Amino acid sequence: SDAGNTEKQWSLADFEIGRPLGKGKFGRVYLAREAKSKYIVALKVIFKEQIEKYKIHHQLRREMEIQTSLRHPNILRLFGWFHDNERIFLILEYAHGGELYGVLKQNGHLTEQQAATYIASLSQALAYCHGKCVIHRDIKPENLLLDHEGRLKIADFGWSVQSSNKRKTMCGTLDYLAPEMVENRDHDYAVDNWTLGILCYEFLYGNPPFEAESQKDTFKRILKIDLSFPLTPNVSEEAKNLISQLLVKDPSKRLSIEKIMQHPWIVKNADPKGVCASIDI
Ligand SMILES: CC(C)n1nc(-c2ccc(NC(=O)/C=C/C(=O)c3ccc(F)c(C(F)(F)F)c3)cc2)c2c(N)ncnc21
Repeated sequence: SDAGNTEKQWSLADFEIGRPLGKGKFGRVYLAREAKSKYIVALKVIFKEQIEKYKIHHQLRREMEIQTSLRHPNILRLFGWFHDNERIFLILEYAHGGELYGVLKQNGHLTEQQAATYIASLSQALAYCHGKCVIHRDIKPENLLLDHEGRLKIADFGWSVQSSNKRKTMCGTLDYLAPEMVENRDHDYAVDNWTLGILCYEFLYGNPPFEAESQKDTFKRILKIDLSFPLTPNVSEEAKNLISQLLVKDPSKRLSIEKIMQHPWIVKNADPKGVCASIDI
C-alpha cells in the first residue's frame, strides 16, 4: 500500500471464515469474523476469471468506490476489499435478518406499519443517495436485507445474486422497470420513485402490481399503468393513494421523496426508528 494511504490493507489472514450465507453469481458469501476485534462481517468472494470473462473490472472498481463512500443506516456498508491471485474479497456489513424477500414470502404480505416503515427507510436512503448524485440503487426486494433489529438495508449487489429462496424469474424480471426504462428513454432519479410505488404495492399485496405470464404482457401493463387493487388483503385508502401517486407514467408527475415522507399514510404508519418490532427475525 502507498505510505500515505491510511486505509488498512486487509488480507484473508485477518479473518476467520464461518458458514456460507448464500451463493452469488460470481462467488459465495460467507459469515466471517475479523480475528483481532472479533467483529462479525459478511465476506463476499468474487472469482477473478469470472469477471475477466465479463470485462467488468471498471464497473466493480466504480461500484466499490460508490459503496465505500455511502454511509447511511439503511444502506449496507462495504467496509473494504482485498484480493489474492484468483479472488476478490468484499468485506461487508452482516445483515443478521437476511433477505426481506424471505419475510415477505413467509408472511404473504407485510402489515401497513411494516410496509410504511420500510418505504420511509427506503425514501430516506434514496434521498441520501440522490443527494450524492447516486441513482438507481436497484431497490428490488432481493436487494433488501434486514439487520438484527429488523432495520432495512439496501445491499446493492451490483450484479444479480442467485441466493437460495430467490424468485426463479428474478434475474430476468421486468416487474420493477419504470415506463421510461421499458421504452429505453433516458431515466433519472424519478425511476427510484416509481420503484418505491412498485415495492409499496408488493409489500402490501405480496406480489408486484404489473405481474403477468409473459415479459411482453408485463411490458404492456407497465406502459398502460394497468394498476388495480385486489379486494383482499384489505389495504387502507391512504396506502392506495400513495401508490397511485408514484405509479404515474410521466416521471415529473411522480410524488417526490420529500412528499412521500410527508404523506399521511407514512406519517401515520411508519415507525420513526425505522425498526419493525413486529417483524420476527
Ligand atoms: C446471501 C445472503 C442473503 N447475504 N448476502 C449478503 C450480501 C450483501 C451484499 C453483497 N454485495 C455485493 O455482492 C456487492 C457486489 C458489487 O458491488 C459488485 C459490483 C460490480 C460488479 F461487477 C460485481 C461483480 F460481482 F460482478 F464483480 C459486484 C453481497 C452479499 C449478505 C450480508 N451482507 N449479510 C447477510 N446475509 C447476506
